[in-house]
Amino acid sequence: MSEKRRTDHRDEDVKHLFELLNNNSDWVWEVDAQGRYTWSSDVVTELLGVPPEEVIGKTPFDFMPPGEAERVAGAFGAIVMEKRAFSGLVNRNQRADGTIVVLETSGIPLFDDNGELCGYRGIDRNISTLGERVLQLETIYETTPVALCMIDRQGRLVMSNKAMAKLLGERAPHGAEIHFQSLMPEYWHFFRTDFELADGGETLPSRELGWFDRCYDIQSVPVRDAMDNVIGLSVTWVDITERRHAEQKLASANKVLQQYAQHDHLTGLFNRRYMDECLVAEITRAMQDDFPLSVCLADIDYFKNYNDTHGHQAGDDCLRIVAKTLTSSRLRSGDNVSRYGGEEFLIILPGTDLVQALGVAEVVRSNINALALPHHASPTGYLTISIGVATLHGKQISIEDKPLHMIASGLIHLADTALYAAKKQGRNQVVSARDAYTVP
Ligand SMILES: Nc1nc2c(ncn2[C@@H]2O[C@H](COP(=O)(O)OP(=O)(O)OP(=O)(O)O)[C@@H](O)[C@H]2O)c(=O)[nH]1
Repeated sequence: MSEKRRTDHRDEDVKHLFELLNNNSDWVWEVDAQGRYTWSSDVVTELLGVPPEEVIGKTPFDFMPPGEAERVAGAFGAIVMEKRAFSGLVNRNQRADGTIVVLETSGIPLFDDNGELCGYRGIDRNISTLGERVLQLETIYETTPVALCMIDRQGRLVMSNKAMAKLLGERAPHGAEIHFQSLMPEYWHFFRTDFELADGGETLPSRELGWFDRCYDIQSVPVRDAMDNVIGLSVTWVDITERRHAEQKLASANKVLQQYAQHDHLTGLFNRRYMDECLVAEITRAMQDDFPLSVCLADIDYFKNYNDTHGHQAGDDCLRIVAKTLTSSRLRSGDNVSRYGGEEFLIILPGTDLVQALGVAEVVRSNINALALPHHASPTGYLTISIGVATLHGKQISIEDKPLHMIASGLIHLADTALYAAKKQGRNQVVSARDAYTVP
């Protein structure tokens, strides 16, 4: 081949090479050891909106928004330190018209004759379409009001959003390396367990934890690498402090409501509704355990006259005094006293037979007498009560015989009949139902 033909061929190759470099989608460049562009293909005009000559002498970071420049400079600095090739370094750049272009950068190190690093040669590819999507997702991640973070297997906080930064506050200063072992030593075992569960392919449970004065519902999701290994946990933190406070308030409001629903406001004793439920429960127990169960129905004598003579307010006070006397009349802990009606009181005595119940009723009656509360409209001149007593023997009935509430009302009816007899026979006395309650 003649010299001229060889020169023509070389010129053809160079022309071809330049066409290749300048007419494709990738920007080819070279930088020196300080990261300054020393050569740029024409594609830069398309990517950054500036001609190649405007790039020469500048660094890649000159085309990035401030925060991004620092981030990428940090990543690139580490690569330069190791003098290694790199690929897939995603970075955001600001074009001459102000718009953002997302580039993916790859490069190989260049060495001089002495083996010293003298620069890098590489390519930038426009991945804005994918990058925009990444940016959108990043924005959503960053600005969602739910606190999100990623923890690696060593317990390091490797990613977090704004809400998470707020949650951690001064306990995890921005930029410092955060270890969950030291940040939340009492909960690190939760995350360790989550890693173990994720490794075993199991679903991770949600957990509730209290940290300082807040309460969080947290849920971890495994983050995997391309080989499907679990490399981290993506953790969602939902602040449920207000919900817990509301639940506590609701629980105490319910307690107050229950107190109202079960108690008589005047005397503080249990009310009739509660006592009816209680009686059914005690009958069930008496039947199961084969114990006797007695009830005493006590009624203040001539109470209408008392009200008429001493006044309604004094009548109320009198009811309170009687209630206090009943509850302090050496009753056992399982016994229950209630205000069953206007001036009527019911005492339920579980595990108590008729003889024992008559004894209790007599103590109650004499304690009321001992008060010596003046009652000017009573023949005795002081306050007295009459009591009817009825007893149920667990053995005598079975649940098939009658519904429980009918057994209960039957027992009350029997005590009421005995009370009526006590009134008839002159008041201020205890009378038992003639026979213990038996199923008809
Ligand atoms: N002060 C007051 N009186 C009440 C209350 N509840 C019911 N009473 C009164 O209790 C009285 C009960 O009267 P009666 O059922 O006729 O019975 P009594 O006068 O006690 O006569 P005996 O039971 O036959 O001795 C009525 O006057 C009711 O108004 C209350 O909460 N406060």
